[in-house]
Amino acid sequence: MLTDKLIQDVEPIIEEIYYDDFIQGLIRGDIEKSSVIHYLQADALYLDEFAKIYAMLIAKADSRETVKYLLGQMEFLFDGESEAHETLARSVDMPYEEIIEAGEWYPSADHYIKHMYYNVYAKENIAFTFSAMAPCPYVYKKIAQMVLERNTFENDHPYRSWFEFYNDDMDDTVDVMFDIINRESGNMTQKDITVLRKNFIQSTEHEKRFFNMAAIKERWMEVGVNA
Ligand SMILES: Cc1ncc(CN)c(N)n1
Repeated sequence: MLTDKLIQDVEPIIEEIYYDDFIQGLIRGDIEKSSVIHYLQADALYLDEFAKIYAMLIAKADSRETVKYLLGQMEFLFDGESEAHETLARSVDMPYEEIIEAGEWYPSADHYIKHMYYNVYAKENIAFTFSAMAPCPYVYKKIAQMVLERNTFENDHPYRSWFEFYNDDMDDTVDVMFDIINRESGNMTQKDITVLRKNFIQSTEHEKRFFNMAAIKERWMEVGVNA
């Protein structure tokens, strides 16, 4: 199956994400508050846009089942994932709404979402966009699983429930995306299959950059637009 290859392709990147500063800071529980805030500001914007990409895929879906899946995922993003964000907001002792008010499209998050939009606009088959979107649930599931297998957390660890959320709640999202990628790739040329593989690898690298963006509090260079 193609998705077995995709999983193999990105294994080294996922191992790097595990050892990068953001995830290690969450594991130790001593990540800088400003990094958590930076992450939440970027991620709130990212998830809203991710939901809109699901909406755009509805028009391209070729079965009711896929439409229902896409609608369910939009609802999950708006309701379910806010639980994970609330855990992070609690850890920095600030109301979530106040944190995200100052959100901006920082460079790495900006690049990542545009990678997905390119596939929506340039490619008719939804498998192209799904190959760019699938690392979103896949990487979080995989990282959460690795973290919980390799570490023991006290009950009052501030980020334990963040890892538990992504360990428990990502399977359905990943499975359906993988099913569609496998099914559609069965009728594709080798050249298009290579595009699917590259999309998946690139989005996994975007996930790494997104966490790193928060760790270093990445910003655009300031230029005077009002001068
Ligand atoms: C950037 C990013 N990637 C993935 C996820 C998990 N849905 C997330 N919340 N944010």
